[in-house]
Amino acid sequence: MDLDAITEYSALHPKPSGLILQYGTAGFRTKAEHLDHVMFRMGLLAVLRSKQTKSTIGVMVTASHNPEEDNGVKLVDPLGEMLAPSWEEHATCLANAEEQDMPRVLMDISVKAAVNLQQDAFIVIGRDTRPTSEKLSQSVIDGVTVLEGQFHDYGLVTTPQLHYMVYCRNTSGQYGEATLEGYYQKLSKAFMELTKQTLCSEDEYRSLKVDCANGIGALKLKEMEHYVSQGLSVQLFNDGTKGKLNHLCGADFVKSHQKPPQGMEMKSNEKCCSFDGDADRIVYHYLDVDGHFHLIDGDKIATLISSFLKELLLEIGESLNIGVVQTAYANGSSTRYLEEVMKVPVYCTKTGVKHLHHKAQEFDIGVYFEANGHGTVLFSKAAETKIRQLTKELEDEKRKAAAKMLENVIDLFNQAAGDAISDMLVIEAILTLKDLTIQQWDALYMDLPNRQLKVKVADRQVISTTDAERQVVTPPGLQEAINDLVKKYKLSRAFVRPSGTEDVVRVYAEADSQENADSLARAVSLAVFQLAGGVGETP
Ligand SMILES: CC(=O)N[C@H]1[C@@H](OP(=O)(O)O)O[C@H](CO)[C@@H](O)[C@@H]1O
Ligand SMILES: [Mg+2]
Repeated sequence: MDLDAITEYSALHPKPSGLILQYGTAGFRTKAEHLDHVMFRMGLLAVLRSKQTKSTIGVMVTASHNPEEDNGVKLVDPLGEMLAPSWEEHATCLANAEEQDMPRVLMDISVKAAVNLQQDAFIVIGRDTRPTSEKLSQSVIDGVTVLEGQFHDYGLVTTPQLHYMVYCRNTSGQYGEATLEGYYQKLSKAFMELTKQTLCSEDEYRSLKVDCANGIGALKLKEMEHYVSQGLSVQLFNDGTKGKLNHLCGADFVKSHQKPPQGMEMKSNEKCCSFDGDADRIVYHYLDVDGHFHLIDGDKIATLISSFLKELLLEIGESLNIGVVQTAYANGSSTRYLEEVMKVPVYCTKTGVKHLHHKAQEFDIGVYFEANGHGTVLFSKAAETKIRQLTKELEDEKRKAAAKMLENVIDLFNQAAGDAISDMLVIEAILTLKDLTIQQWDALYMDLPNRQLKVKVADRQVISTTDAERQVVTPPGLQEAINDLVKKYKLSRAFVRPSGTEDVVRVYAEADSQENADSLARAVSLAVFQLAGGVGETP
């Protein structure tokens, strides 16, 4: 390691002294102007991680659904998954080291993690459409270069596309070809195969309106459109040509405000969906004939997908196990429906896809979705091999066709990360195959009315939780207060946790009516404010 060169280059990306940032739920995220040093240092860290794992590592520059002024960065581990927790700590230490200490901290990490510095390193880089992303990704490249790492800059890509590239490169192309063309080819081939029988029928032409949050999803969907145009006609809105990124549109806005995005023409009963700013989340929605807005979130997506997979498994007669993984934010009705009606086991993990992804890996088929629409389906190696084998061996035509469908579903899902484009194609294929309208899908179960609020406190870390974040441990008295409030309402549930991406405490409540859910959420917010050091206006 050439410490002099590192010191010299680091001075070109100086850390504002005293600034402390945390590698949170989804990497570093804050105002873009505070991130130059973090980007340079994540370039350095990615090289160490690449040397240590002897694999290609990804660096994605994005702040997903955050406002346009923000930016962020996260590292992608060898199989396209989120960075390992011990390296999140290294990332936090390196990002927060004062300028003069940085080279030493870097050395310490390489010693602690037993990095062989002689090993080659290869980094792939991607970025979203934020005005600051190009310059910041250049700072990542500076970090990679000063440690003599090799790199490939994919430029503008969605977050899941970068995860896909990392996965492809570390499996010698077995997962797919590590190019955008390879990604489009793989997904569109699986989609067209899945839906080809239905195209011959007199099915109405399948069309979908997509709110792209004025983000990268618009560019990439435009590139992909012609590959699938025979099976699906998409109409893009909020494509970034006029509106501001994530402003009053996109999956996060639609989910948290429970209302339609601006900038999208919605006629009654038309099937619509929204991506988030880096296209790793998707939610569906429509207006009914009375003009009421209906949201179909990640929970209902997980339900549609798992019921489809369960039917296919039944048809091929294989006893592969399916598990559904959710977080505490999953609507109570969805959990009940999955467990009681569909009879599939449901598990709850902490918020953040890395936790869900990890749990989903325990099953032959692990379906995971956050309520906000971030998720995918993982197939174990054994399950995948079995299914591919059955497509060749089965003689019964019906069973063979079901196995072929499953095989295409495996290829259509992005196994590295939740992916709005891939999930959209899976959902469209299922709706077509099952001849379901968006209203019929929505009618699977009724969501319990719910409300999410945010509370400002002096230090959100005073709140600690257990039981997959459903119970508060500290500060003392807060859980008891929540319990007392919950008892006052029917079908009610509430929990609070510190956000990993914003400086707030999140409050979630559900109850038998919207009025009650709102009132419970307000009462719990007040308890947080009073018992956990609220600042500013009383909720
Ligand atoms: C309630 C909620 O939607 N929380 C989101 C949000 O995390 P917080 O830790 O709640 O800020 O951003 C994460 C990253 O995108 C996402 O994984 C998670 O689901
Ligand atoms: Mg996102």
